[in-house]
Amino acid sequence: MTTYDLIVIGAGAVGENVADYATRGGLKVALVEAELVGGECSYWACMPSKALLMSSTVLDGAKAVGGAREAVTGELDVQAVLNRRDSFTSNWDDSSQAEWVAGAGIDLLRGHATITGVREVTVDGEVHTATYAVAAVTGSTALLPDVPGLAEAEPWTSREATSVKVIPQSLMIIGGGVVAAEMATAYQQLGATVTLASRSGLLSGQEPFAGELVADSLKELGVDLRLSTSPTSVLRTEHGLVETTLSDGTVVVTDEILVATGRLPRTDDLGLENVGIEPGDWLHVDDTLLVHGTDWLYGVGDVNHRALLTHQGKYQARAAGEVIAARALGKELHTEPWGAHVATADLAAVPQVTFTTPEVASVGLTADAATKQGVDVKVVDYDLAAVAGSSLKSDTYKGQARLVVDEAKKVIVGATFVGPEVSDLLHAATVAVVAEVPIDRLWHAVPSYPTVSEIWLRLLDTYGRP
Ligand SMILES: Cc1cc2nc3c(=O)[nH]c(=O)nc-3n(C[C@H](O)[C@H](O)[C@H](O)COP(=O)(O)OP(=O)(O)OC[C@H]3O[C@@H](n4cnc5c(N)ncnc54)[C@H](O)[C@@H]3O)c2cc1C
Ligand SMILES: NC(=O)c1ccc[n+]([C@@H]2O[C@H](COP(=O)([O-])OP(=O)(O)OC[C@H]3O[C@@H](n4cnc5c(N)ncnc54)[C@H](O)[C@@H]3O)[C@@H](O)[C@H]2O)c1
Repeated sequence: MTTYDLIVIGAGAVGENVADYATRGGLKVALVEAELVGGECSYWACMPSKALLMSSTVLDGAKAVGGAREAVTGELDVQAVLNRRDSFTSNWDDSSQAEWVAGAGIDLLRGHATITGVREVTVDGEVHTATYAVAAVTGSTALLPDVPGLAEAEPWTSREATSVKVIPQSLMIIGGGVVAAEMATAYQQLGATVTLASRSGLLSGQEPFAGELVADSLKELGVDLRLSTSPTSVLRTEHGLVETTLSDGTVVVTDEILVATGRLPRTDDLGLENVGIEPGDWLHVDDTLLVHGTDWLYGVGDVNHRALLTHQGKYQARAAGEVIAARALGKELHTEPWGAHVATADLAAVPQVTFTTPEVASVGLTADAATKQGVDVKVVDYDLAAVAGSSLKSDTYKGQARLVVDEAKKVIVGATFVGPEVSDLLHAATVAVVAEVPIDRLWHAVPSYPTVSEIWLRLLDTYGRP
């Protein structure tokens, strides 16, 4: 039996950061991993999915600019895209990440961890105890809806879609969220014929114009969009094809089917029942990431369902790692809103980029969500194409921007940009929302000419001078 100050279960991007920040805070930490150190984001999510998309994005960017367009005479090299994706996943070899863990002074325990008692974790039969805390950072897994025949058809989840070796000729995608929209964009551009069936519109938690612009572009790319539809049955035929019957009665036959209908918490086999917590549910935590009803178990990253994003999980990890160390060593706590030991931004300002064509970049509240929260909302819209910087960037620029202003406080509570490569516009909005920069002060933050950031000036102009 080994005793640590803290045992972190799950060495995804988030678990690594909890362990690192607690170690830097002075604790002796073990990090347990059942699969690859680096987790979903490095090997089956963010990095490979963005690598599958990036070459087409760059090619589209060049084709949208006269002079460069004429120089693009070849087709996308699909094998080169897959090879580049493989380099981003280090060919699914985690040795460099394991080296980083050792270098950070953290003990890596390989194996499946089970919580076998309060502050007690068993890894493949070996019992370890934690003097102060255990952090469950076990992430999430793909949700398979209960559709007759679906499980038997051996559908792809995001794991198969991001680690694909040969692009299928045709792909059925079920879902209309971020994974479905990004993978429809990637696969159609990599040469597959894609059909997408979603029971809602696309990107339903975003401003409505985001999903509409992405839907228009997917249709232009050739994706067969079936919105407000869901599968009623699925069959893998004896020839290996997949027949999907949709709620509108149509049948779509494809080589593969990808299910992208949301996530489930990885808490079903964690031993939570041994400490009186319901397994299989998301971990419910306070703003210091401490699981409700305990004084020793933390839930960080996807598993707590606050924001299923790598950057937001890592933000939580910085707070959790430090607060665990501070509590253990009796140091001063900073748990007031926006203090170092709480993840306040999870509730006020979560940034997200959807890497479709066009990209969707948003932070904070949509107009609808703000109104539902009782905010006195003023919505400011502007056509992103009508800015000098965007017309220089692309001869065919299409885009839209929106600010959601809290009229009582005169600050921005939400921002959305939709357009080619708008992802790097987002952080300025995140700073404005988090810092609650007064609108009249924003007039003094002058965007450079001629950049797409001049959209800020146009939006302020539309809102009106103070
Ligand atoms: C296709 C796709 C694309 C995405 N793209 C983006 C993106 O572009 N940007 C972004 O911000 N987010 C993106 N996300 C979301 C992002 O991947 C997750 O938010 C992030 O991976 C969560 O990190 P985590 O450390 O909480 O969990 P994970 O990365 O899932 O790590 C959990 C780790 O715990 C291990 N584990 C689980 N149970 C045990 C156990 N009992 N014992 C030992 N080890 C265990 C697992 O093996 C895993 O390595 C994407 C998600 C998907 C599916
Ligand atoms: N770029 C990024 O930041 C990025 C990329 C990918 C994933 N992610 C994260 O991963 C998480 C999971 O993404 P996701 O797209 O799997 O889930 P999601 O919850 O975002 O979307 C699920 C979609 O599936 C649809 N759906 C559900 N059941 C259905 C059914 N039976 N038939 C048809 N449609 C159905 C829903 O209407 C919804 O559109 C997200 O929360 C996101 O934060 C982030």
